[in-house]
Amino acid sequence: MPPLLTVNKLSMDFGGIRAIDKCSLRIKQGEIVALIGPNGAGKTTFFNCLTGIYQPTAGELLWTPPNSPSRTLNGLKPHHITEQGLARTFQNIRVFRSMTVLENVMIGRHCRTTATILGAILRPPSVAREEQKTIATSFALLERVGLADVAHERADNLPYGAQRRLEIARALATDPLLLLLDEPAAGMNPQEGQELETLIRSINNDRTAVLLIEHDMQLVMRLADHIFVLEYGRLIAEGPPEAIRNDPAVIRAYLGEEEDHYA
Ligand SMILES: Nc1ncnc2c1ncn2[C@@H]1O[C@H](COP(=O)(O)OP(=O)(O)OP(=O)(O)O)[C@@H](O)[C@H]1O
Repeated sequence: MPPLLTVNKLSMDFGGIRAIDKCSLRIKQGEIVALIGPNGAGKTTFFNCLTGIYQPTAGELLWTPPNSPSRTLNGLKPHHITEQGLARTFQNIRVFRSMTVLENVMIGRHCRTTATILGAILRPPSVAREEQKTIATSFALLERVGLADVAHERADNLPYGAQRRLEIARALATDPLLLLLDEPAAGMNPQEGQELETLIRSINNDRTAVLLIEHDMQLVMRLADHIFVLEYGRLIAEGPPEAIRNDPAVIRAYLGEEEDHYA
């Protein structure tokens, strides 16, 4: 079976700065892959290229959903990329702060609903039925991430860790084949981190592939099937956790970082 996502020689320049330099990567269906590297290595830029926020300077993004032909993601707008089955969360949380928790997830569902603006105004029974279904699906997702009891709270009333879980629920509402998580454990306490790990495993049990940017190396080593390591925009290593843990180039890249950062 061909990989779900194939990235061929991706490069991204900002003026004279090459933030990503000819990086290639493959993600198979149902795999958990981590993208790690020191600060400024280009990890978030890589996500932004995959999700249509940046148009890469060079390289090819090939998407092959199960039982479907390959298609290119190059040139697609972010919402079209979401429709293809890639969803993401952000390093700096981006929930709709003045909306309720439930409404935040319902917005994620929007790309899988069919109602038009006219339908929303006239509200024929089919639109009302679809909306009920959206509410039920969104509520089920909130139960899954442990936020059902605060469904009607304003999103900005939630503590930090809960807002991160809300972002994951909103991304899941789009029915992704590949979920991209940008530092999901950042700012979480150990118990929240443990719950996050359980949640990522349960998402993956449904055969959703996960691409994870994360600085918590212990979490990465426990979760990832395969790890790619970026340094100054270049891929310096890739492999299973045991190989990456002992790779001299990776250890060198992390020298100067806290020792337990890379335990
Ligand atoms: N919009 C932009 N314009 C100019 N330079 C940028 C832009 N976005 C990123 N960069 C540069 O690209 C490089 C990679 O940044 P990026 O944020 O992707 O790194 P990162 O690995 O995600 O870092 P961190 O772990 O600190 O989040 C940095 O030198 C950064 O300053």
